[in-house]
Amino acid sequence: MQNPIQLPVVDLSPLLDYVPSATKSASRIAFELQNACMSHGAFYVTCSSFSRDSELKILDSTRRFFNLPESVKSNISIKSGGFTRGYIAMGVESGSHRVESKEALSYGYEWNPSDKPSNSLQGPNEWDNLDEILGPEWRKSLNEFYSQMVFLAKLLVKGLEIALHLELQSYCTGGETISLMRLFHYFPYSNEQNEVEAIGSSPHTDWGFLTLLLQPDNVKGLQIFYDNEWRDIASKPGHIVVNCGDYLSLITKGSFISPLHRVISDGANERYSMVFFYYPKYDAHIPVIDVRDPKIHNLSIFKDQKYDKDDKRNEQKQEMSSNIDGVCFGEYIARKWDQVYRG
Ligand SMILES: O=C(O)CCC(=O)C(=O)O
Ligand SMILES: [Fe+2]
Repeated sequence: MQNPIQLPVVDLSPLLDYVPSATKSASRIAFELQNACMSHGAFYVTCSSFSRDSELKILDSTRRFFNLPESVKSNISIKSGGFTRGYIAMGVESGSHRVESKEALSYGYEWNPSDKPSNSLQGPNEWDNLDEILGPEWRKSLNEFYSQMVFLAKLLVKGLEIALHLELQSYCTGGETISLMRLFHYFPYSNEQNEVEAIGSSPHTDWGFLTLLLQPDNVKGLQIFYDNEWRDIASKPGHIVVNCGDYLSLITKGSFISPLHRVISDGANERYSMVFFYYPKYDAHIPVIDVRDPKIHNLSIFKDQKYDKDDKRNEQKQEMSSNIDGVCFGEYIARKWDQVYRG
């Protein structure tokens, strides 16, 4: 392994029965969370509400989906970059000029098809006839996992509220209806003979509020850029990796770090991960801070991720950031998806 980083570990369990007269242990957890957000922007969490069994269950469901023939998976291919639910085949998405060596299934809140969505990021998931092929329990396990991640994200927000003496719920209420779960299957690659460079996931920061990530199969790949070098984030059974997103970094004026990270291949093994992107609510206002501020300057939310290497990048970046004023998070993110969609 490449010098795995020692990230803080926070046990969220004391927050489960938190009452406003703040128990000592809940306040201590809140303090640990705040420190972790400020020192690395990434940390591991455990919680008595989330077991190793839950992790293995979602790994099994993930593998079963990706093992299906391409013809079945492509029946539920995502239709566009904006409303991103469905299957994403190898090569269809990239956050840079590189080819990302992965396939993915993206889904979210189980929207009732008879309810009218109130914005462009809400709507039914793409399941097609997967219930028949994989059995109804399969979809149930995905939905259960989604609810578990929403629950933990809300618990984290509660912890951060205690720490910051700040009301954060108003940014998040309803965010679970536009948040996304993405199940990933990475293919090993080697760049020796590749004309276009391959990578698992291009270096980026996450756009939302918080990201919760599982890497249950113990294959290395996820790395964080820390102290000017790429460091592995080791897989730890029963632990969830959490990182702050750009939005959380913006509302804390950059004091919470939205860490740069990427996924690479060890050249031999396939890898699975389950990544929950917890977004603020659709109409959350994007705070505009000075875009030249080095603390927020490198956030992916302000970059055009199609052009991460050439000169055009700055031009594009300018264009994106000057377009923010008055634009709400959801509207902006719907546009951002078009930058990474190559279909
Ligand atoms: O799959 C992983 O471990 C991380 C993926 C990631 O960073 C992302 O999709 O934003
Ligand atoms: Fe990410």
